[in-house]
Amino acid sequence: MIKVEKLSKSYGRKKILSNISFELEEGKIYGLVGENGAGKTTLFKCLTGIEKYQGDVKSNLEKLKNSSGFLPSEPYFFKKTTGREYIQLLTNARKIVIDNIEDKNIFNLPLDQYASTYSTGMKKKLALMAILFQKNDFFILDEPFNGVDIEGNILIEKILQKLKELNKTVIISSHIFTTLKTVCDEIIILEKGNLTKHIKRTDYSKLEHKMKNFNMGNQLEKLGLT
Ligand SMILES: Nc1ncnc2c1ncn2[C@@H]1O[C@H](COP(=O)(O)OP(=O)(O)OP(=O)(O)O)[C@@H](O)[C@H]1O
Repeated sequence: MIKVEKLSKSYGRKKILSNISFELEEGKIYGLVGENGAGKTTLFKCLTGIEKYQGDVKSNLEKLKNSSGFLPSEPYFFKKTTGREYIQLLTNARKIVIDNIEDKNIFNLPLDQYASTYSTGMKKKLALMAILFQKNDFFILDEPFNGVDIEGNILIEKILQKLKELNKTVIISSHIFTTLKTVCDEIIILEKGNLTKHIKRTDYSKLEHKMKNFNMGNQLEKLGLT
């Protein structure tokens, strides 16, 4: 269980997250949605301890930091680190030895190529594979489906289902509602740094209806597209 209590975060004078509280249970997949700039990535960086924050993140996991795997929306790799070395770096940090990486290379990545020269989707696949090899209990995935090819996305969906069966806790941010709908047990909505709703699967259709019927106003006319 991960318990977030009154978490707030500011950058300078700008308040990004205001007094956010929620709980994440084991064996569940949570979706985090919100418009661009709502604070999803900032919240993830607070959960992983990359950013300082006010409030508390409590957990029954022995050491949250050492049991969490964070997939950033744009994973960064040092210039001269191969895919293989990156995996070794992350697994060594957890004292895990991976034999026969080739056999476990589920996305068929060129492991001896510098990861910094991978394509966007390949970078995401490598970063995901590495946190899976780490055998984390808590997965924080920032837009895991973006930039990944169709087969990759199907495989990621299957991986998520398996993580759920293995009683792991997963939180995913995504702008792709159709995918969230199939994958997530609950959807958390972040609006301008405030947590507005926690929506259960049974209410997804209402949420979808609301999203489809949003009032676009005269945006197209503003562009001269009349
Ligand atoms: N290092 C930073 N310094 C100052 N402001 C920042 C910093 N990082 C993020 N912000 C601001 O915090 C707000 C939330 O950004 P964040 O990246 O968390 O949004 P998001 O919900 O993940 O957006 P998106 O859907 O576009 O990925 C934005 O206004 C952004 O400009």
